[in-house]
Amino acid sequence: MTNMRPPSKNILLKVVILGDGNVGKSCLMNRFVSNYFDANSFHTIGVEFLNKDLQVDQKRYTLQIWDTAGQERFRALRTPFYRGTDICLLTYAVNDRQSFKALASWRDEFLRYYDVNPDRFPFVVVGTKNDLPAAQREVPAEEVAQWCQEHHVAAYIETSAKTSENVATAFALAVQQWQKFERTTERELRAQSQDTIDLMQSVNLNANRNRFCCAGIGGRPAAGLQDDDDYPN
Ligand SMILES: Nc1nc2c(ncn2[C@@H]2O[C@H](COP(=O)(O)OP(=O)(O)OP(=O)(O)O)[C@@H](O)[C@H]2O)c(=O)[nH]1
Repeated sequence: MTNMRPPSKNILLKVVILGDGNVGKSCLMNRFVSNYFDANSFHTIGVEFLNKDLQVDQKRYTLQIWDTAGQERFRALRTPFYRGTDICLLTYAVNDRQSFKALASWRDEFLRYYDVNPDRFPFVVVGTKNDLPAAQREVPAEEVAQWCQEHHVAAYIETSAKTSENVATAFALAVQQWQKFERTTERELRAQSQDTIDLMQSVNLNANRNRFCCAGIGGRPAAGLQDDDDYPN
C-alpha cells in the first residue's frame, strides 16, 4: 500500500496567452513553467501547451498554459483552441505601442471564437519586457490602467521573462481573478438553488391541494397518493 498515491486535488485551469507576434508570449510561458529564458526565441506556429502546478490562497491548481502564435497568418491554427478557456492573458510589450493597441482586437478575436460574457470572464492584461530601459518604453502604465478600466479588465501587471520579475505573480494574479468570478458564480448558483427549493415547496403545497380536489370529484384518489388520515375507511 505504500506506493498508492493520494488522488490529485488540483483544480485544472486552461490559460490561453494571446498577443501580437514577438511580444514575448513563449518566453513568458517558458520562464514560468521551466524557469528558462531564450534570447533567440522563434515564432510559435499554431499553439503549444505546458502544464504547471501552482498554489494560490491554499488551493492547488494545475495550469494548462496555451501559448498561441501571434502572427496573423496563424489565426486559423490558434482560434480552435479558445473554447473551454478559464483564463485569458492579453499580452503586449512595453516597448511596442502597436502591440498595446492590438489588445482590443485580441480580446474580440477570443470572444468571437469562445462566446463568454466578457464582463464576467477573467481577462488579465500582461505587459512584457519590463526590463528594457525607460527610454525604450512606448506604453505608459497609466494608459494601460485606463484601457483596463474601459474594458472592464480588473487585473494588469508588467513582467519580464528575462529577469523573471512578476512572472509567477502574473499567473497567481490570473488565478485570483478566476477565483473571484468563480465565487460570484457559486453564490448565484446557491441563491438559484434556494429559489428552486422554495419553488418545490410551493409545488408540493399545490400537490396536496390537488389531492383533496381529486378526492372530491372522483372519489378515492390513486393508491400512491392516498393519506390514511385524509381518507378514513
Ligand atoms: N528584453 C526582453 N526580451 C524578451 C522578453 N521576453 C521575450 N523577449 C524577446 O522577445 C522576442 C520574442 O519572444 P517570444 O516569446 O518568441 O514572442 P512571442 O510573443 O511568443 O512571438 P510569436 O510566437 O511570434 O507569437 C525574443 O527575441 C525574446 O528573447 C523579456 O522579458 N525581455
